[in-house]
Amino acid sequence: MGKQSNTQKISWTKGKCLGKGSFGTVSLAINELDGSFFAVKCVDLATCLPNQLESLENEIRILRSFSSPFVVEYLGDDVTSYEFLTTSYRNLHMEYFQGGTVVDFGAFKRRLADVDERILRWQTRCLVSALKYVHGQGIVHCDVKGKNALVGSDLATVKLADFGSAVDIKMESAGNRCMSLITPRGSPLWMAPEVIRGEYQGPESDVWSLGCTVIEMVTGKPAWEDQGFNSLSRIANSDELPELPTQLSELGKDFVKKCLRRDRNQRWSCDQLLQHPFLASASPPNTTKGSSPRCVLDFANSDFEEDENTENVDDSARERICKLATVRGVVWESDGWMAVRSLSFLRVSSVNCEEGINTEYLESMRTGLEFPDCFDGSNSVEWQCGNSEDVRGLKSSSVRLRCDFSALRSHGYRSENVELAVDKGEFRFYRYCNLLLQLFLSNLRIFRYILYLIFVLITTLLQLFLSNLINPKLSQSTQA
Ligand SMILES: Nc1ncnc2c1ncn2[C@@H]1O[C@H](COP(=O)(O)OP(=O)(O)OP(=O)(O)O)[C@@H](O)[C@H]1O
Repeated sequence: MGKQSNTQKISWTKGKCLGKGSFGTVSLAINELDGSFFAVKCVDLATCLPNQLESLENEIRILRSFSSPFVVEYLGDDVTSYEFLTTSYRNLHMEYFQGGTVVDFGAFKRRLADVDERILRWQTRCLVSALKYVHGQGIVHCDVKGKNALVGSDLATVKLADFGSAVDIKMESAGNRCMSLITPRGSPLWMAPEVIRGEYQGPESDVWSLGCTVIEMVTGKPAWEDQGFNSLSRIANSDELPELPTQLSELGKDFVKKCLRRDRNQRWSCDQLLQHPFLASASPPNTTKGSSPRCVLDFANSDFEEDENTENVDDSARERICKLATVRGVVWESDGWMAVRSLSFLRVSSVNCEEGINTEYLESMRTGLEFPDCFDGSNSVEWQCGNSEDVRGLKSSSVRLRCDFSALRSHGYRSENVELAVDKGEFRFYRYCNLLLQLFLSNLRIFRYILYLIFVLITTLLQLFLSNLINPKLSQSTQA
């Protein structure tokens, strides 16, 4: 599929959800003109938080400027509107990866046998090559982890994705980054010690996260056990290193150790890592190609919904799509951002949004955490959560709330307490209004009638009340 220019509008249809992250929902999509597939990351402009849109715009800007066989390919971006222009989405179009993430792939291999180190070495090599390219462009990824390494249908293709948290270090003077406290970006359990301490986040920090990712690829779990704040303290301040998987060869262990040096100046660069014997002789696995669907006719379980953006539709493509498409109403992400955030204390792994949430990683590990609120200058916990009053007292933004939650977990509070805090937060009014709007716009006509009746009732009562107030005598004589 050729690159769309970002101004060129294409007609496309959104399909099943591929994954949900903290910054967007990724769905399968089909280009109605040529029947090719792509992945689309969408942010609902009406309900998103400012940092979600910012992150998507950041990713669009960065991916658009990249061209590497190791980085997910940008295919275009647009804004789509539905329901008489009342709902709009900002969309990023990317190449679609059928093989899931390296963690899903690792899990599949683990079910079959012990970890296949040949494939591990090749996939790691692809990731290091990706980071070498990214760093060469003056960008730090800031969120390297298994979930952001996507696997192609041939299993030999592994590309780095999710540049929402990436920073352009060309634009920031190195001096500033080192001297001032930085706002950590990324997923806490993959963060380098210097990042959690708020001191520095550069290419070396991505290499630390890569070391954690290799462990994750072998074990299927994050390199550090999630113990809330304790884990962050251990990563930031102790001399400990994560446990190296016993299944990994000595060569593999040595490679990981080179990534996980606590002193960032001692950590190996991507150039050095590519020369490490663990990667130097890595070769692509022999795989059988051909099972990957290339057009809609090859696709068995298509689950596509109509997009309103239907200019220039090729009739034959449309016919083919209509044969396969389901006619059910569009289920827009009404369970989207706010719902995901209010469930932030469940364990979330975003494999299939429609089948619900299954348990893998804690939401508190995810991108977007900001730690400065939680650490004082000496990097100790700034405050202790002594009782649930602390929770009730919160006027939480998502950022504060997450920090508070981590502290709560280490004190053994139940998650319900924290969910209350979400409701008491400043989102509440906004969320209810949004819910009403979503109901009104949804396909459930009954809600429209009920809301309409309530509206008529209120205006009638208001009219009566006002007429009484303005001219009570007149209304008395009318009653007489
Ligand atoms: N191009 C793609 N092809 C197939 N699946 C994808 C693609 N991009 C993303 N996904 C799926 O969607 C999930 C979420 O995507 P992504 O990590 O980019 O979102 P995010 O909101 O930035 O997440 P995070 O919370 O990690 O920051 C991925 O883990 C992956 O399973």
